[in-house]
Amino acid sequence: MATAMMMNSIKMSSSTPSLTPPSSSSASVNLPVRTIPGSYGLPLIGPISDRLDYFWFQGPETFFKKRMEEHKSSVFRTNIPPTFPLFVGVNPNMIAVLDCKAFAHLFDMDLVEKKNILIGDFMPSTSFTGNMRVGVYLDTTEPLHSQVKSFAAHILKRSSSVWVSEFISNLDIMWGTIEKEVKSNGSSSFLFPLQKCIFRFLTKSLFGADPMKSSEIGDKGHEMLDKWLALQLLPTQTLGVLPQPLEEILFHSFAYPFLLVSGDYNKLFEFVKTEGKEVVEIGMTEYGLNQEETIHNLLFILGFNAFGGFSVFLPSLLVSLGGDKTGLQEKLRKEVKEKVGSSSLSFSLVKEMELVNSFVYETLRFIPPVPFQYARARKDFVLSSYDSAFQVKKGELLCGYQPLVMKDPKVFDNPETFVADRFTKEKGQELLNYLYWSNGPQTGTPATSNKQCSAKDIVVLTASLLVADVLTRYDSFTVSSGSVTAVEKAK
Ligand code: HEM
Repeated sequence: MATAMMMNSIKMSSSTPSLTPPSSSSASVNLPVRTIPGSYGLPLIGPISDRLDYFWFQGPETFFKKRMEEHKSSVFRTNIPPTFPLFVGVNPNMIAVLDCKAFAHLFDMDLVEKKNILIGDFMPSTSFTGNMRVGVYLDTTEPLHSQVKSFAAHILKRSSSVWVSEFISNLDIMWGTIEKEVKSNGSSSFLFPLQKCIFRFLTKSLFGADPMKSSEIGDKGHEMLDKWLALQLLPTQTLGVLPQPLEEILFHSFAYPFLLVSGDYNKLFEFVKTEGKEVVEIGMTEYGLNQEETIHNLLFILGFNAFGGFSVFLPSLLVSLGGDKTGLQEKLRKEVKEKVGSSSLSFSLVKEMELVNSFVYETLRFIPPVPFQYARARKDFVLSSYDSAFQVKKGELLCGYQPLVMKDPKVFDNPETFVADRFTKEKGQELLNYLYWSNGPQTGTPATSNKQCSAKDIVVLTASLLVADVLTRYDSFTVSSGSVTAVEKAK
């Protein structure tokens, strides 16, 4: 449904908005300080009623939109599941922040902390990560965060010499599989071949570990990570795979135990320990991590951050490219062919493709791969939106919902429309200050002092590379309902 809406609205436009820079520090001067609207309702009843609206009666997007309209405010109090009865000790009370200016407070590490709140107040059991809190759950004030984040930057830099070639050679395999299936069945659901490609290229480039050294890991590694991810995320996700109330009862009422995936996780652990030993050694000797910390952090970066992120983002990109009926594909292909000429694809070449990069940025804006970001007030502070300021108390949890924040009409012109060239030219460059998919502005720099995604730039380049690869490979490429339905090889 969302995909169909997106594809219907893909169009080209040269219009750009006038901007009011959202910065948490330009905060409250001269703005009236209001009480934050909304309430958490009666104990137990309020959280349950919000939970049912969120998962069942409304769904996340309508849930937030309705409350924003009702309170006439993009900042308000609400409950966000998981909650009662079996999530004892999880506090669903949060302050939703739904515009670019209010959301920017989530990046200000003087005002907020990020301890254990990757997916809200609910934190999956640490048994999923070797009984330890891996980097993404650590606040910037915890010394281990710096060690892990610097290590992540190191492995990314180290992988840069093979990243492109590994990606392209795994894409070759993936497209081979898809082409065969389209020929024999008329269509090919590309998610699993794409995930296999992502898993294999990431393990090789990030860890130097060849997944084909173990036929089980090479063939099934992506499925192992899928299950490990699903068990951690289930209590927070709207799936729509079972009719209600079954989904509520079976998926949102209790946390599933690690035991169900421990066998697979241990195999992945042993694989990284053996095949990625050079990288493991770097973590231990250069970043002061012990062997267990190094491997569990590597597995989290691989499985949750990188594989999880790409598995959500790259399909959106292919759907929006292959579903286009506006002539955008031809415009993108023209740019790609002009820039590539007879050269091989490289990051330096895709950096020059202004429209391709803009298309990638717009996909990140239109369907942010990680919809939620959370942050807890480190101290009392005043949070400002455009026309009001709000007193936030130390310890309160802020919940930013990117799909609405990235449609902020004060920043993005025609926010509900997919505008492929939105991020081109000077105005487009300015808009990158408001593109937040990486938990920071696209113009920001990931550092040990913040919680911005370490791979902020390489994710965009990799996505642009995928677009350029498809467009040089095929003269026509069609996706419908999540499957590739036609490909015409480039002449
Ligand atoms: C499309 C792919 C990706 C997406 C959508 C994505 C998104 C994100 C987001 C939203 C966060 C912030 C989470 C939070 O604290 O709220 C994050 C953090 C992080 N990401 Fe990515 N990411 C992607 C790929 C990668 C890759 C390839 C790496 C490989 C190194 C990576 C490494 C990290 C690390 C280490 C952090 C934690 C930063 C910190 O603790 O300071 N990510 N990512």
